[in-house]
Amino acid sequence: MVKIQVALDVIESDRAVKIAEEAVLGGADWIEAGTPLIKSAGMDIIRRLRETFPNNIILADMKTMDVGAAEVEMAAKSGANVVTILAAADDAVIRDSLLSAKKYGVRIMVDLISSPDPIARAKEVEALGIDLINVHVGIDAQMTGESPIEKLRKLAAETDMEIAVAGGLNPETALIAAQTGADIVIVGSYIINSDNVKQSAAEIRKAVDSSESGSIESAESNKKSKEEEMIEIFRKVSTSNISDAMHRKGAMQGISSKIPGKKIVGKAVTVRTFGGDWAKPVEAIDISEPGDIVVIYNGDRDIAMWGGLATLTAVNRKLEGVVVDGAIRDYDEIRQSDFPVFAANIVPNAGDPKGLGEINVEIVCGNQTVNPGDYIVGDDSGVVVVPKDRAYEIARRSEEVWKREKRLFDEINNGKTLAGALELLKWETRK
Ligand SMILES: O=C(CO)[C@H](O)[C@H](O)COP(=O)(O)O
Repeated sequence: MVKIQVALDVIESDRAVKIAEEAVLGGADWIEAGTPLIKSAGMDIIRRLRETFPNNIILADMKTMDVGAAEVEMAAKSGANVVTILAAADDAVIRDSLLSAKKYGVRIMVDLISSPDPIARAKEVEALGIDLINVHVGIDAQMTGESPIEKLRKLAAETDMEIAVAGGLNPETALIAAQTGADIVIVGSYIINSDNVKQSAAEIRKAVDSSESGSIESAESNKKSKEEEMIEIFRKVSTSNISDAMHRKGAMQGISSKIPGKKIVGKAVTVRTFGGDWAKPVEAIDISEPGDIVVIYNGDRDIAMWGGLATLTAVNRKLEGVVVDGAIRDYDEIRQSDFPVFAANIVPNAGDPKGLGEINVEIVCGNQTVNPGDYIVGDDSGVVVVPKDRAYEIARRSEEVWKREKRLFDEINNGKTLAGALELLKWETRK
């Protein structure tokens, strides 16, 4: 039977143990003390997991690169059954780790993370005596869309080693992994950041257990394109999540939703104009595609360059919304239209259609640079700009923020405080 390993990639020990308890109830077999957890809590967390889960396999994700024997001894003596060594480590490290593993009765799992030639390296470590290998795409690499499945497929055809697989797996990809030859399916984020850890672990269990029915093709044919996946994520997460994922960058200043409750997600058609000149903004509507967002810098927040007639045209052209670094007017008509308008100000007086300015050039809007085609997301907290070349990665990272917050909501609903759940006092900056 394919094993499920829950990867405890959190830094707070109490949360880790609680999550592990729920995951085991949902069907997880192996428990991984994730690398961040080990760095935060040391071997004490291995001892604690050993005591709490006397009958489960405990894996210490040491990701050892050097001095393997000592690190294996440390983890083994604390109660681990399996210790990870990086495939990038020297052969000498792997050989010595194996000797230490034999001495202390544990197994070594070699982690192929970031290996330039994972198949060749897997064969080399197999020749050194390794019998447990992890085909792994790390968390940051996952955010750019990398998946471990293709590497798994190639490796499964070439080795007799027991194969673990990790890299952003969810029920759909866990099923594909199990069908493709994985013996151990490692799942972190999907389980540990869920607001119902037990249920998420059970979903993985169900998917993996169903791997003998259903074809790989049918599972793979459900896969969405990157663009579809990204839009779906942006519609789900908030601008606050996206801003967190961008390390607080990307949020426009001084611009807010004028139609509360409306969310927009789309590509920017940019306009730069001056002093209430509304010709270019209105012309931009005509060249936009349905679903686009017209993003305008006007440079004068007291003369309106967008009103009821422009709004009606935008509605008819099926635009997603408009973002105005400047003023709007005809607010009653705009409200009636229900069209999402984000702006800096509302005033009665308009400028003239002189035709000064440009469409689809780099602009600065709400103090943020916006290029044509950048992704714009707006909601009641404001507007964020996501550069198009990093849009998929930012979407994936913001989904992780969203999931983590869902889990925290669950913990607070169950009696924790925010400071308590995050062990804030312990983690305050010390200089
Ligand atoms: O070792 C890890 C990161 O280096 C993770 O534990 C592993 O990738 C599983 O987590 P996820 O499912 O979130 O990818």
